[in-house]
Amino acid sequence: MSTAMPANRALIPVTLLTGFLGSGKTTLLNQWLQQPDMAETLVIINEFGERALDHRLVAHSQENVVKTLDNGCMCCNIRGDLVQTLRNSVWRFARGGQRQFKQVIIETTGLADPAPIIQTLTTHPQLLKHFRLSHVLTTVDLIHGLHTLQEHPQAQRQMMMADTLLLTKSDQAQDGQYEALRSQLIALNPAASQYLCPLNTEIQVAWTEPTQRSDPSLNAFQPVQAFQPMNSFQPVALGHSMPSSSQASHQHGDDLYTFGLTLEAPVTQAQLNQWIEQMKALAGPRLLRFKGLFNVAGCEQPVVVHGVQHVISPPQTLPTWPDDDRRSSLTWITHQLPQSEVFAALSLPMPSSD
Ligand SMILES: Nc1nc2c(ncn2[C@@H]2O[C@H](COP(=O)(O)OP(=O)(O)OP(=O)(O)O)[C@@H](O)[C@H]2O)c(=O)[nH]1
Repeated sequence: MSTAMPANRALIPVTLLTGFLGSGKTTLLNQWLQQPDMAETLVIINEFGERALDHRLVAHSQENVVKTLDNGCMCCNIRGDLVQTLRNSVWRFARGGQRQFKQVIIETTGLADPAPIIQTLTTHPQLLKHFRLSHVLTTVDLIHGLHTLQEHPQAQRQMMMADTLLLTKSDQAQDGQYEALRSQLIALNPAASQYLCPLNTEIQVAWTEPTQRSDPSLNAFQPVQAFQPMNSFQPVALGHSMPSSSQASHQHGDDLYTFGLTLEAPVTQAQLNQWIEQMKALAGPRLLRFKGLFNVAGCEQPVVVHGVQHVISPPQTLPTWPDDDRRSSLTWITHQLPQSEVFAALSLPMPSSD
């Protein structure tokens, strides 16, 4: 029996998509997945915590989206899970003996160190039989990128490990932000290609093999708008708290906190608006990330609210609910901003410690 490894071309290409919290990974992923030739893509989303939302925000056939959870250290636990998920995928996603996907994209958590994941993908003997790492893409947010680079070593690692740096949020960047960040990135990772990825315009992504990537006009695609902006964003007076049904909190090193909240009953539009105003008062460098998927009374579609540091984006409606769960789900990741302070600012009761 031959023990030779399969030829490189026969192996399934795996793209690792990483980037700091809120830097635009899921947004780009949703744009890519609109391309016809991306239909046969298995998407593995590594998320943190039981209220993880990303897998529900990915506009892709949900049967081709797999969630793996980090419930401990952000990047250590994924390795066992990832190996298991990838190994199982070879038969689990087959129909009539035929594999239903031709490539894999793994989206990491925004706090992940990609190094151990890359190491696993490139050295694990069981994975090497079927898979090969083709790209490491790192999203870098032009608005927060410089600050993030200085303050968060995880972001620096993500940028250093990339073969391709995808610069997002150019539409909101101010004069000089691009040049300042670009020179830092060149110093940090001179070998990486850099691409500007404007939102909802034709963008070019290095989807081909790194050696074929010389012409940046290749592989352009037309992303669709994953979200429709809501026009009814009208702040109301403060002082009204949202109902809470369950909460959970988890604290990490480096003064990082993650916690969440699930709301059983739909919220009113006024509650949502007022609550967004309260979130804006909390926004700043300590609010690394906020994601909320809301069931708003009278609205059939789910409403998403994103917060990234000092930016709280206007609510957006998703075309459909991703699954049968109609509860509102909120998650926070903060730095030196404990749950008690957030909940006090939002007039939410703290969960009991037992
Ligand atoms: N204006 C603008 N907003 C963007 C762009 N890319 C992403 N966003 C917004 O930034 C916020 C975070 O985007 P996501 O795609 O969820 O970021 P992420 O990296 O997947 O976030 P995590 O999974 O929490 O790490 C959302 O409100 C997006 O709509 C962009 O190019 N321009």
